[in-house]
Amino acid sequence: MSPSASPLIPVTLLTGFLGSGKTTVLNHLVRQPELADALVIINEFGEMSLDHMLVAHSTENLIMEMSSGCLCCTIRGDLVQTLRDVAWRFSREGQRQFRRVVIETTGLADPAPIVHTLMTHPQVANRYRLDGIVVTLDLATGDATLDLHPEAVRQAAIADCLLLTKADVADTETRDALMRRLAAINPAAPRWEVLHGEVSASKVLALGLFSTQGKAPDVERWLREEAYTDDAHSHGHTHVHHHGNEDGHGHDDSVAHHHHGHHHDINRHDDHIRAFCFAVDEPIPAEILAAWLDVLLGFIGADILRVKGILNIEGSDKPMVIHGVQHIFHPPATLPAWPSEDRRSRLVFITRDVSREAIEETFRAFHNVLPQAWEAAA
Ligand SMILES: Nc1nc2c(ncn2[C@@H]2O[C@H](COP(=O)(O)OP(=O)(O)OP(=O)(O)O)[C@@H](O)[C@H]2O)c(=O)[nH]1
Repeated sequence: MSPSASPLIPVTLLTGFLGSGKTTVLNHLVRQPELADALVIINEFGEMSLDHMLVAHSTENLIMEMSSGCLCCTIRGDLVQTLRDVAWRFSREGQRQFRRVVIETTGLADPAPIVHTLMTHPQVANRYRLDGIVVTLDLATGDATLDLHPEAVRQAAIADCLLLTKADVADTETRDALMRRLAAINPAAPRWEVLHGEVSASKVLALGLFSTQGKAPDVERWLREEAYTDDAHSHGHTHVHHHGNEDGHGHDDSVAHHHHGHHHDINRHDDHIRAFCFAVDEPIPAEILAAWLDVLLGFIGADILRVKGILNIEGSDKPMVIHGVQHIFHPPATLPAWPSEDRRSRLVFITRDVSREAIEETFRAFHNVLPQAWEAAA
C-alpha cells in the first residue's frame, strides 16, 4: 500500500518552557494503554542527552532521541528524515510497530516551524498528521517566564491543550496572574492542572480536527468559538459578527497595569497578542476566499499565530475547514457534513500585533467585490 493510501499517523507535539514538566508528563503518558503503541521522539538540546534515560522504558514504547540541535532550528531536516525512516526502522515483518508519534521538543523550541514541517513537508505530510500541540506551563514560574521569553508566549498561544504543572508549589497570586494571561493569549485551549505529571492520555490525544476513524470530527470542540467571549467593542449588527478577548493592554500601559496587576516591564511580549473570532452569515464564493487569504497571509501571515475556521463555501453543501499556524495553512479539508444547524462561516484568530480592525480592513478590501458577504462592521 502506498503511504498516502494508509491512514495518516497522528503526531502529538509536546512542548513547554525549560523545566516546566514535559518529561514528567511524558513519563506518565507512555505508561497508559492509549500510548502503548506510540513512538516517542525526544529532542534534547546539547551534547548531553538525559531526557531519554528519564522516560520510562516500557517494552512496547519506542523511544528515539535526536540530540544534534534544537528541533525548531537546526535539525528540521533531521526530523523529516527521522519521521521518514522510523516507519521502516520500527517495522517487523512489514508491520509498522507504532500507531502514533509523540515528539517532545526542547524547552526553547518555537513550535511553529515544527508544525510547518508536519503540515507541509511532502514526505511527512503524506504519512503523518498533527494531532495536537500540548504545552506544559509551570504555575509557579509561568507568569515570569512569559514576561521574559517570547518563545514561551508563542508556545502558550498556539497550544491546543495547556497542562498547568506544579500547583503544589505555586502561590495563588502568581497562579491567578498566569490564568488571566492565558485567558487573553489563548482562551480556547483547555487547561488542565497536572500534579507530578499525572494526566490522563484522553485529555491530550485527538485534539485536532481529525478524530478517530469513522467518527465525525468534533468541530465545535476544535473551534471552541464560545471561548472568545463578547468584548466591549461591539460594533452593532452587520454581516460580520465578532467576539474577542482583545484586552488592548498593549496600547495603554496604565490600563494594562491596573487591569493585570503588573507593575513592571512594559515590553511584556504577550501584550501584543490578540484572540478573537468572526462569523459571516452568507456563503463565501471560493475565489473570494482564496483572494482574501492571499491578501491576509501576504501582509500579516507571520503575525497570525493561529487561525482556524469552518467555512460555508458558495455552491457547496459541505463545510470547509481551514487551519493555519503563521503563514502556513494546512490544505483545506471538506467535512462530510455540517456539525450542527449553524451554517455560518466561523473563524478564530490568535494574532500578534494585528488588531481585529486590521483583519477587518482586509475584509473591506473585498467590499466592492462582494459587499453583502464581506461588509465589515462600521
Ligand atoms: N513540585 C512539583 N515538581 C514537579 C511537578 N512536575 C514536574 N516537577 C519537577 O520539575 C522538574 C522539571 O521537570 P521535567 O519534567 O524534567 O521538565 P522538562 O520540561 O522536561 O524540562 P527540560 O527538559 O529541562 O526542558 C523535575 O524536577 C520534576 O520532578 C509538579 O507538579 N510539582
